[in-house]
Amino acid sequence: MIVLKFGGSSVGTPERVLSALDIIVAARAIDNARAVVCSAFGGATDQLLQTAALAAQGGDAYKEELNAFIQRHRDALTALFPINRRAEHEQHIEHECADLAGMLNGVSLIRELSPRTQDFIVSFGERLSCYIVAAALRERDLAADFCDARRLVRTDNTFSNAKVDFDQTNRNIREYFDTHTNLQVVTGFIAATENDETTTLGRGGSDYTVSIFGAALGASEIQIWTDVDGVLTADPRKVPRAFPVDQLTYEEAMELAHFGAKVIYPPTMAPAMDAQIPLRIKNTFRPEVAGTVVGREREAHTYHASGISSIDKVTLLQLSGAGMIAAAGIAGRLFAALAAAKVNVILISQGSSEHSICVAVAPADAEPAERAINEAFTLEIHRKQVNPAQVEPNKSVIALVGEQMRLVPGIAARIFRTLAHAKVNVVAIAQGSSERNVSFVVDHDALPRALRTLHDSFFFPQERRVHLFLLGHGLVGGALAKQLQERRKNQKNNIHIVVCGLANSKVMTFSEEGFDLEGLDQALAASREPSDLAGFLQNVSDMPVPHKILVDNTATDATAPLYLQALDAGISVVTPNKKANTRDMAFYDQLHYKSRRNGAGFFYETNVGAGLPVIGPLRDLIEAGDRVQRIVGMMSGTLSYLFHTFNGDKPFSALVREAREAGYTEPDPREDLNGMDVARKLVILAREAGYRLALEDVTVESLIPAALREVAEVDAFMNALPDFDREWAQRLEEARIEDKVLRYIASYSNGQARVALEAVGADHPFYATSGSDNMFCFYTNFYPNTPLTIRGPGAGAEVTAAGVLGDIMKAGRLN
Ligand SMILES: NC(=O)C1=CN([C@@H]2O[C@H](COP(=O)(O)OP(=O)(O)OC[C@H]3O[C@@H](n4cnc5c(N)ncnc54)[C@H](O)[C@@H]3O)[C@@H](O)[C@H]2O)C=CC1
Ligand SMILES: N[C@@H](CC=O)C(=O)O
Repeated sequence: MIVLKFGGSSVGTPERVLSALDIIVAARAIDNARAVVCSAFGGATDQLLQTAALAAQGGDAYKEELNAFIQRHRDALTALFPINRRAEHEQHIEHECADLAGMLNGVSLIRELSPRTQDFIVSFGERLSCYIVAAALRERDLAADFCDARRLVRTDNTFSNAKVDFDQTNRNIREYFDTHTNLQVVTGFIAATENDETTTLGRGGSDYTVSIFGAALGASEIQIWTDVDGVLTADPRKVPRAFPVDQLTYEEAMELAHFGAKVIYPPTMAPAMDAQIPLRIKNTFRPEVAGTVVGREREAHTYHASGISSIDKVTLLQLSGAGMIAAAGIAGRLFAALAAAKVNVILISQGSSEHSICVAVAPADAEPAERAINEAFTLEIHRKQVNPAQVEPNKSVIALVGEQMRLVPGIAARIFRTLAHAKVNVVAIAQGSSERNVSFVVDHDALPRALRTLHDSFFFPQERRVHLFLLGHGLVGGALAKQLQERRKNQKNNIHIVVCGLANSKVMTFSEEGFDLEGLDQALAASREPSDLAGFLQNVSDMPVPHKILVDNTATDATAPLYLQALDAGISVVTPNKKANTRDMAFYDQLHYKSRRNGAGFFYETNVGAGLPVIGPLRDLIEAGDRVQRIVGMMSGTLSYLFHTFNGDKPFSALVREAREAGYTEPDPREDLNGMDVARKLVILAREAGYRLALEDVTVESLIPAALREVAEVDAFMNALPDFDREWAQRLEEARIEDKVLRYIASYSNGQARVALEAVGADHPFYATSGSDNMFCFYTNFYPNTPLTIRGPGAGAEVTAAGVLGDIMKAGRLN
């Protein structure tokens, strides 16, 4: 036998009442339901309270609200009953409402609303809703009676929050149900004193009623039907990935409820808990979902935690001072003072040094709490033995709750490691020895990020969600977008990539849930938000998602300062853009220091050799104790392509166009032709090898004809380039005469750095290379004679994007 309860949201409209009726009919047939407790129609209690408050001001202003209340119940009759069977119910409603109107008239005349009168007025909400539900069940041929709980639930006369007389109430309920075998539709929330004065049961009143009836009748289950799928792992408004928990113990449910999970109000569980009756929370609008069962025990589940809840805003108060150490009675005086000021303490934390005690209170209690503490310790403060109460507003409390956290080592470590990675500062910590609840205080601003990170860590431990913010959507950016789509189809590891931000030089756009990877181009095209680097980073910082990576696929130098800010905020940076790494040494040092200090990744493998692994192997060598003596390389895909293909068949200028079309060149191909792109790569490699080389230290041979160096526009430059084809043909011929080929070579040794075009013969290692090949030779202590050599295609959007994706994976695993 079971008992059920439908809250206001489940009987908010006639359509919802119909869904509830279906559930009740099935529960009667299948589970032998004996009692159904209903709340007032959604919002009706508030409407009555408002009406009563208006009436107490005198005059007729309350009548509009009253009429709306009455009309709502008339409308329900119209929707639920055929016209020929409505009259009896209409009469009942009109009769009840006449009583209500009379009472409100009295309040208006005497302009006084006592708690007792208020309880009587709000009782009409449940009295009318339950009457209608019972009649509608009979309309479906189910033998159901309206049951006014005031006949059975006896309380004291603490109006609006009455205390139940369980002996009398249980006796009444059992006797009544012995003689009433029909299904009883019981008014929630309302009760009566022994003198038949109407009372109400306070917050969560209808849950309390069903718990009382379930316990009195010895039900096998108490079902609470509401508008959510059960108790969720977290508040879904703050954690979109929250999902319903199958089972909770009473204690877990209470811990979660205390910290904000509003589905059950703990005191209402007491009768069910005492009688050890399981409570099942179900969704009226999705009855097929199993819901959450709250009981004495629960089966072990795969997660260590059962839920995460939080209190949005609290204020911390700290009492500290050397005079507190080893002084007995300090805590007693502190809490006595707070109790006397009627301050409810939400969380307490004291370190074993006894130097300070910290309490969290509701913001409204902060001022009285501060005053109470300072008054209680006036003398000690005067003698400078303790400091005046230190108040820290704008904090939030988070609680991770779970029966299975008990006796499991590493839970606290995981919590705080996760928070550290998300750059969440923990201000205070409290854990009771039950180990069922670890609570801690964070800055209010960090709350959404902290909740989501923790939720992912404890409820999606097998998966890492990495949030990307993509700056630049050109050749490399576009190829990366396609590779992200492909990767999702063939995903092999546990890193789940979510793209939350996108920008090119014109517009930017953001999505907290993540863009559809197939629709990145369209998302950007649809955006009207002008692009702006500072605004982009602000959005990245503000978005409350964990594991963020800024990916810079632009070629601009203007993004470099952003890296510093991102790394400071614990956001990893991945980039093929060489500009930041080739700024002055002081900037370079800061960049790398911030990455190390903040544990945020800075990955730039594609700065050199595009998708080829060059920086990684070089770093491994150095970490193994090797020392680079000399670097020689062909480091430009563009220049390799030009000189590998330039054989006299096509003019040099046509090959430059081909390299550009193949996506080998920089957005401005003059960056390749003037040698600066190669110079940057050499600087990056030398710095990686531990040498403090600046861009200005590199001797650079530019391949741009002197006459074209002042040309402003790329197109004008490209159009003028054919004028110099004859000079290039001549240079090629000169090399050929000596049986040599042209190669653009970078070299570094003994502090000397040079990039230049050279003619090399058949004995040179770069003689027989081809296509866009890059070749890097590292002469080191471990490889003194035959250099460690890395060779392969060194440019192209596809290979570069693949390298960027590889770096994203590394950053994703890291943070
Ligand atoms: N193409 C290749 O083979 C390789 C390229 N790289 C590097 O990859 C980077 C990207 O190259 P491409 O894709 O070829 O360039 P691209 O010119 O095709 O794309 C650059 C993108 O950045 C955007 N952008 C420019 N300034 C911006 C700003 N201030 N804010 C937001 N967006 C901005 C542009 O609108 C465009 O979407 C460059 O740094 C390049 O050196 C590195 C290795 C190889
Ligand atoms: N333009 C560059 C691209 C890679 O950095 C090149 O040609 O190598």
